[in-house]
Parts: sequence; C-alpha cells; structure tokens
Amino acid sequence: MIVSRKVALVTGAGQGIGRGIALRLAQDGFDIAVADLDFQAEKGAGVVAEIEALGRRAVFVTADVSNRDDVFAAVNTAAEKLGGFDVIVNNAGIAQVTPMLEITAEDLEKIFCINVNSVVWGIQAAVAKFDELGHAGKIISAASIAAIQGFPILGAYSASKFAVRGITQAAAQELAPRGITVNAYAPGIVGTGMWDLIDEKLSAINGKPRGQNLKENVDGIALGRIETPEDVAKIVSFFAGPDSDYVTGQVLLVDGGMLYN
Ligand SMILES: NC(=O)C1=CN([C@@H]2O[C@H](COP(=O)(O)OP(=O)(O)OC[C@H]3O[C@@H](n4cnc5c(N)ncnc54)[C@H](O)[C@@H]3O)[C@@H](O)[C@H]2O)C=CC1
Ligand SMILES: CC(=O)C(C)=O
Repeated sequence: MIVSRKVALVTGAGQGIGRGIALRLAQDGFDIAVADLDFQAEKGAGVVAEIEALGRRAVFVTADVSNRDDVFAAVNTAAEKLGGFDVIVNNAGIAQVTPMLEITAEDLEKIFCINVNSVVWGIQAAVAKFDELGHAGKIISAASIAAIQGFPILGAYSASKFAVRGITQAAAQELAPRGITVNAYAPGIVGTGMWDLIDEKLSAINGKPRGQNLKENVDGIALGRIETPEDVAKIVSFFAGPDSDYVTGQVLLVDGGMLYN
C-alpha cells in the first residue's frame, strides 16, 4: 500500500513489533517518528537509519508514553520535523507475569499507566494535532489476544489490554464525526523481547525449562509457527492506509489461529 507523503508516529519503535511497524509504514510511503524511552535511543537511531535507507525521512523522539506531556511533545516534534501528522500507532507496552494473588497496587499502577493511560494520551495528542492541521487521521493501538480472553498469570496485563479494547470502541464512536478512525491490532505470540521475558518469568513460577512455555504456546497456533513483527505490521499497514477508511472501532486478531470470534 503506497501512500503519498504522510507522517506516522510509532511508540515503542526501538525494537520488536514497533520496529516492524515503523519499517513497514516506511515501505508504505510514510515518514516516521520513532518514539521510545531515552535508554532506547541507540536502537531508535538504528531504526531511523533503516528507514532512511528505504528512502523515507525519520526522526527519533524520546517519550515515556505514560507521561501525557511527553506524548503531546512527541507528536509536536514529529509534525514539526517531518512536516505533517497523519497516523499515531500507540504500540508501546509492557508485560507483567504475576499470579493474581500476588499483584500489588504498584504493579497495577505501573501497567495501567504504560499500557492504558498511554493510549488515551496518544488519542488526545493525535486529535489535537489533526484539528490543528485541519484534517482527519488514523489512530491505531496495540491490543493482544489477552484483550479478548484473560490469560492466567497475565491477569494485570490482560486487564490492561481489555481496557485498550474498550477505549478503542468508545473513541471510534466519539471521533467518527470528525472522520478519524480508531482501531487496534491483537497479536498472539510474537517472538520479541516481551516473550523472552514472559517465558523466563513463567519458568521461574512453574519450573518448566526455559523455552518450554513459549513452545507450548506456539504449539497451539493453528498456522504452526511463531508470529513475527512483520505479521503484525501488515495489519497496521491496513489500518494506516486508505483500504481501511470504512473500518473503525475494531480490534483485529492477528494470531495465526489461536482465538476465534
Ligand atoms: N510480543 C507479543 O507476543 C505481543 C505483544 N503485544 C503488544 O505489542 C506491543 C509491542 O510489544 P513487543 O514489541 O513484543 O514488546 P518489546 O518489549 O519487545 O518492545 C516494547 C517497546 O516499548 C518500549 N516501551 C516500554 N515502556 C515504554 C514507555 N513507558 N514509553 C515508551 N516506550 C516504552 C520499550 O522500550 C520497547 O522498545 C505491546 O503493547 C505489547 O503488549 C501484544 C500481543 C502479543
Ligand atoms: C504478550 C501477549 O500479549 C500474550 C498474551 O502473549
């Protein structure tokens, strides 16, 4: 899907799914703001270089997505440096691997600030910029299979992703009169740093050898292989491009066949 010179900001784009999305949207013709935490600046610079090698413009923007001011500043920087603003991908997120009876107030505060508040800030910042620029745009957020079904030991994470689904449905209805679409992607088991962490923590809890929890989850995928960031990025490409102009409020499973709705 080639678009004519547009700008997208992708959060958590220093690695993993976010990097895959940033590269795919660059291939689609977008100039890209690669947003991530400060400590990811070196990886972010690498992603910027990869995008530039594709012939597109890119900037790295430091932002902690749990901080509303950071998100607004990132959107402003993207628009100023890249000359427009059309799409936000609220991708950044964290996992927590904690049995329900051990979840603390601090755990909940942290995961909701990063996985949920960030989506609200991203929607607000994007809409403010679309209004300022006098055009509509597209808002896309990271849900998960855990937004459709709760996963044991991932209870706080599942709750945060259910919240992303609710926000996506509500925002889609509120923003439809402005021509803005709001959708989310729901990956399954993607081979990134996040699943390295989940596998490690599950091993510590259930005593299975490292890699075994990941293998058991991948064995349950109908299409028979682990998901890649590129698999996810194809769906984001659809939501960011004109072929999804009549799609809003959707949370699209891209899981190789794990859940069916
Ligand atoms: N890996 C998987 O199997 C799945 C991942 N997802 C979701 O996809 C999204 C991306 O996940 P992965 O790429 O796998 O994770 P990852 O851990 O590999 O990458 C996450 C990125 O987000 C950044 N990040 C974390 N906290 C941040 C903050 N406060 N502000 C800004 N950036 C922050 C990290 O620095 C990192 O670059 C997340 O929202 C995750 O919940 C959804 C379903 C499955
Ligand atoms: C990381 C994630 O979303 C799951 C459920 O695997």
